[in-house]
Amino acid sequence: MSTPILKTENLSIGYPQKKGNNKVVQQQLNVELNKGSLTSLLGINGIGKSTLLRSISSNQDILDGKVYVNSKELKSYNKATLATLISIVLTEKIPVSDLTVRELIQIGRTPYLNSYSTLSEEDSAQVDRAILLTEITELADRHINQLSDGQLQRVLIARAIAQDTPIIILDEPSNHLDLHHKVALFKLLQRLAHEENKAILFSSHDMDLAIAFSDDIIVLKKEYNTQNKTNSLISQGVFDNFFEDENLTFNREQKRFILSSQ
Ligand SMILES: Nc1ncnc2c1ncn2[C@@H]1O[C@H](COP(=O)(O)OP(=O)(O)OP(=O)(O)O)[C@@H](O)[C@H]1O
Repeated sequence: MSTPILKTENLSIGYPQKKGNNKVVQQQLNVELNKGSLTSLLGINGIGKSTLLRSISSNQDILDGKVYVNSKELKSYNKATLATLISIVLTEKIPVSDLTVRELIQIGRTPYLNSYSTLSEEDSAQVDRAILLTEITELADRHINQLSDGQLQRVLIARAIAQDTPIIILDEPSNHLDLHHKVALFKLLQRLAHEENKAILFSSHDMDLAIAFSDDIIVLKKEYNTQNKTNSLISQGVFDNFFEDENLTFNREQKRFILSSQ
């Protein structure tokens, strides 16, 4: 097994409080991302998924432990270098602007621009490719404030693809998407991981789809957190009592959650 491109060591994540004691959201996190692997991050509302994604991408301070990227501590990287290693799609609303879709995606190329900030042929080719892969050709000249939430979500994913980093981190990328576009997104993420050797981590509440498409899963629970190959987690029974609801059970053969009649 090759060295993970990103790994955490006894990581604690959370929020400093005014009184001085920290609000610890998750601790003892030992997770890793590998090139060529699609990893999902699963857990119930409020368990710490966004906090973890922000913490391992330098968008939030960690409380304790270590995060390594390419065996070097995350905190030792400058912003410009990090932008060539990690692209991130967070859930925060983007500021209102009159940029077109293509212009927003071009921002993904910022880490590579020359001192004149002009796009090279390679930059333009990467932007075109990201537009094609995310199936948003018909949106390219629209203004971003004229997009639906689902369309905007695909545009932000295109910007991350245009950034062309070895690590891609996405917070709930399937939110706002209809079923066709959810499946298209998961297929695209799987293809980017498998065919272009990216290390991709995404959080999701689309559990069945995430389980169907992910190579690896990080599970956050109140009592513990774990990471393993998808099929190993299924046979360990990690999903059997995932939700505290007797009508919502996991079928290991079908690899999906079943809602029984009440
Ligand atoms: N700025 C903040 N200050 C203090 N606590 C916060 C802050 N932001 C989030 N939290 C808390 O941290 C915990 C984890 O939140 P987080 O957003 O990481 O969860 P999540 O798993 O992404 O949830 P969801 O699935 O609902 O998006 C929650 O209890 C939340 O209330």
